[in-house]
Amino acid sequence: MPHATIAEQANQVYGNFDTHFYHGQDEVGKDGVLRINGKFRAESKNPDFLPEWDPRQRFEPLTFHEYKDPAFRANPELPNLFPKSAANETVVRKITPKLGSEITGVQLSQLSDAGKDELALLVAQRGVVVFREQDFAQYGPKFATEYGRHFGKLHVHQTSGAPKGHDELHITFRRPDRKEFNRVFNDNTSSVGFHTDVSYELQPPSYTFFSVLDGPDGGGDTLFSDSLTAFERLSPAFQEFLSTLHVVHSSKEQAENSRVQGGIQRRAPVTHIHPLVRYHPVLKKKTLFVNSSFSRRIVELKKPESDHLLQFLYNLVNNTHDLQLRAKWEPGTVTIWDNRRVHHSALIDWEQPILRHAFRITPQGERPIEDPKFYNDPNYYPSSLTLDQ
Ligand SMILES: O=C(O)CCC(=O)C(=O)O
Ligand SMILES: [Fe+2]
Repeated sequence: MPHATIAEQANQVYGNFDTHFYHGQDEVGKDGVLRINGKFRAESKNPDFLPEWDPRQRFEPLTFHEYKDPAFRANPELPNLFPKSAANETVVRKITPKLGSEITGVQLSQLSDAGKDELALLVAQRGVVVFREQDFAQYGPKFATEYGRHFGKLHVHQTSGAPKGHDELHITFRRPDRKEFNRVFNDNTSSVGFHTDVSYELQPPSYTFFSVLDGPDGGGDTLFSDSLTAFERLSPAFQEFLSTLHVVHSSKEQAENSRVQGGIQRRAPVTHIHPLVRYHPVLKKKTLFVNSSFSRRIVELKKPESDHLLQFLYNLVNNTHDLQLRAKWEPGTVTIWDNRRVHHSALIDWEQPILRHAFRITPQGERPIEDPKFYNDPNYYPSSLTLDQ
């Protein structure tokens, strides 16, 4: 009979499987910095992207800033992203009719600023775009962060490890070790944990870049679900009711999950209140902005009502296959998603000790709003809360 350790219990409350520093398995350097254990570091083909955790790092709370969405600058014909001269080499394929495109023949690293603006528009329109045969990672972490800055002010994660000197990169490093698999399945039947990234922040990410550097052959796919179509599936009366509601999102459980495994806390945990139905300023449509990893409570409802309604919405987004796609990774794949529109989940479906190493670039977007009149409004109500209030 398996017993959940304290760390596993913390994982379950949070319902998501980040990679953390693991006390007793990883290493503490003479400089006090926490690193992946040397045996696994040696197996990495991408040492520039290895994470480390510096327990002395402390970042100030994130504050409001105006978001300039690059999609608003884009030429809707996308001539810089898909130049006519390259038409024969470029293949664009829909993954599902409404969600996701897969593209070969466009080299992201070579895009002009106008091309990047068009990329943002395409990602908003398709929700998820999978780019094959990219040379992006070869340019290293500095290039990746500078590239990401075009799309917004980069987010620094409260607990995750980052390559030295590149705090804004978010690294996933699943060790080539059976313990990595056991950690997930010892007291669980599934690795699926749908979420939108860091929805607890005042300004959660917009266009999010993810690139798998090393991974299993045919596995470790990423699942995506479209919360825009999810909202459109609901009846008008129910849509109207949901549009009156707000949700508390919290980073406390994720922080606790890091702490119990011996990891770090770079910024104080936060809670923020966001509208349950979010207005997407580029698409001028509404999405369901609620997720099973970070949403905690519907402000306007009593707890049993809130629990019941949240479960219904999680089930809709997490388990409705005709809202979803499965992105497969190949060497050189870069996937970009609109974190305001889609939810995603990692999948841990390999059992052999195989390394999976990825990096994420996470530009912050606008503060979520239910009505366009609040767009970039610093005084938008309801106000945010901090945990100590
Ligand atoms: O590992 C994956 O496939 C996704 C990880 C994830 O959720 C993230 O980095 O935001
Ligand atoms: Fe994520």
